[in-house]
Amino acid sequence: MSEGKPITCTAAVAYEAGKPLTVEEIVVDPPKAHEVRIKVEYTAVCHTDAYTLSGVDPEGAFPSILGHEGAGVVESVGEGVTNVKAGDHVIALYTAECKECKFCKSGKTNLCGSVRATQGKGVMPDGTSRFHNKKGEDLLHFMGCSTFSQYTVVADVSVVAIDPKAPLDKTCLLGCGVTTGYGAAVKTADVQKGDTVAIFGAGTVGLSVVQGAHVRGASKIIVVDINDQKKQWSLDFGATDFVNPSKGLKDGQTIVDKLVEMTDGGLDFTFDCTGNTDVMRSALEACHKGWGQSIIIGVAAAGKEISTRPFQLVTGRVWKGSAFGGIKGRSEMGGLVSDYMDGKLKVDEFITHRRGFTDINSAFEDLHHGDCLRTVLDLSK
Ligand SMILES: NC(=O)C1=CN([C@@H]2O[C@H](COP(=O)(O)OP(=O)(O)OC[C@H]3O[C@@H](n4cnc5c(N)ncnc54)[C@H](OP(=O)(O)O)[C@@H]3O)[C@@H](O)[C@H]2O)C=CC1
Ligand SMILES: N[C@@H](CCC(=O)N[C@@H](CSC=O)C(=O)NCC(=O)O)C(=O)O
Ligand SMILES: [Zn+2]
Ligand SMILES: [Zn+2]
Repeated sequence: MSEGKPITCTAAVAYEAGKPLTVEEIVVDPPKAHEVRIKVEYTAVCHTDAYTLSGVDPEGAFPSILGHEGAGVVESVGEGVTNVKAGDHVIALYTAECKECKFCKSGKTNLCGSVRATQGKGVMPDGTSRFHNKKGEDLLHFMGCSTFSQYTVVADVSVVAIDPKAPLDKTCLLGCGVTTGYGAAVKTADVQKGDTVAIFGAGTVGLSVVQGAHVRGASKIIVVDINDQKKQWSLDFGATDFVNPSKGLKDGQTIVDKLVEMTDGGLDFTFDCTGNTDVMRSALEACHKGWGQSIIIGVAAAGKEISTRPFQLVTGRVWKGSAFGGIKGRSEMGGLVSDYMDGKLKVDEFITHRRGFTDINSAFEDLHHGDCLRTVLDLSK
């Protein structure tokens, strides 16, 4: 029985920005009150993990244990935990849901205020860490999840139990990329039948927006990506058109001109899934005058800002953002898992690579190759 005792296990530690992760033994403390210790079975690597490791995340701090797209089994719970129990299959939630704070009660957002401040500092709600290396140094938590460890500790508001029949090597992707893109289409934008949609960036997030727009019956789903390798995937997930702005434009034509021409004046909805602030501007300006909405999903580096002529907004275009697809993790994850189990939500199709956990640095390299959507890591290997 490991309950109540520290566990020694393998983790991938980010000691320094821009350096490979160090795979080593660490010690994971038992969960305190309102905390949950999870045996992480599978985790994928999201672009945001690479972004933070690269050093451009204003909240990035080291040494830390990254990873936020993970699923596993509850090993033990601290005092006062009622929403999950040992043995439950769970997904870690980087967007907590306490159901009690001003945000949760507002009915207007999925953002929750309960643990966000400490989460951003890389510590548990009591201000301390549950991770230590063999030298006895504290290691920081990340996004309230830290799934790049065989065992992790999260706040009880940052975890949801799921159907134990759902395969954890697939449902880990619901911890971020698939849920984020799909939710941005069906919840944040609330795309309706017949709407026209453009998605900039065909990674897992962008292709999940495509999936959501397709499920809603959008009439035109245009994917914009600088890599032609993304065309077939885009069509497979439901895109009607693919444009590569580095070669698919006429002389003097901008991507905005091209999209406006393709849609008789602009799109009902556009989505940035690149994190590039120039792309964000194009996405806004490709929206239809009077009502087009552009949803920012991509995460931009420290110091980057968005700009456009205010006239773009005066004339009815709307700039919005979306975190975790607007999905409330504890209330709504069960529905997404059911949709997946019923064949209504594609998840398996995003898994292009599988690796053992100790090969995690290669998984970060995979991200930079056009043939990779998600690499799933098996924490037992
Ligand atoms: N708001 C939220 O809740 C979340 C935000 N994110 C963020 O969303 C973004 C997408 O994540 P993810 O899908 O994992 O990332 P990926 O890197 O897999 O996907 C991004 C895609 O955008 C393409 N791209 C890059 N530059 C351009 C450009 N100028 N024009 C068109 N396409 C371009 C990339 O091509 P190439 O591969 O050739 O570079 C790639 O295909 C990231 O910024 C990530 O940090 C992720 C999850 C949640
Ligand atoms: N730390 C960054 C911002 C990072 C960010 O915007 N994260 C997204 C999720 S990205 C997942 O892969 C998010 O949900 N943001 C909302 C939040 O509360 O963090 C910075 O400081 O700029
Ligand atoms: Zn992510
Ligand atoms: Zn809350």
